[in-house]
Amino acid sequence: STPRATGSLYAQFGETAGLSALVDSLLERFADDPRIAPKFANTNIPRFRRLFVEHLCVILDGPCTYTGDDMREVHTGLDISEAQFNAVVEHLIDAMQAQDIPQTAQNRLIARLAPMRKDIIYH
Ligand code: HEM
Repeated sequence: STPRATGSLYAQFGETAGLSALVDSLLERFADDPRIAPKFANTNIPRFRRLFVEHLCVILDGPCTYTGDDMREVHTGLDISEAQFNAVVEHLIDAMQAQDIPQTAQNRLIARLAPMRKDIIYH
């Protein structure tokens, strides 16, 4: 479905189909980025893809259930720097831009992800 500037936040991201396309675009950007790709060397990518879509869906108030682990647990020991966190956010913005997600909807997602920073960076 095509993202539109009206409807719920989840609808503005094109619902599950839109989120799946967004995450595919994000994964391509990660694979091409030497700051990010090595972190995913031992990751089951189809599983990550499914869980990341679920997680975004919940954050966007969509009708989904997140079945993965909590953010702090998942990222513990991955040694993720602030620069790597920022790089991921930039790739997300580029991916949303490429999918024509309305700007206000983009801003709302970023605002909801920002507080997770402390659970993801180094620990
Ligand atoms: C707000 C930012 C982020 C969010 C919302 C997020 C979300 C997620 C989610 C939902 C999963 C799957 C959870 C699970 O396996 O149970 C995951 C896994 C993962 N994330 Fe993140 N993440 C973020 C930032 C980052 C950053 C900056 C990096 C590294 C540069 C990163 C690296 C990873 C890796 C490597 C995995 C897979 C771990 C494994 O294979 O078990 N994440 N993330």
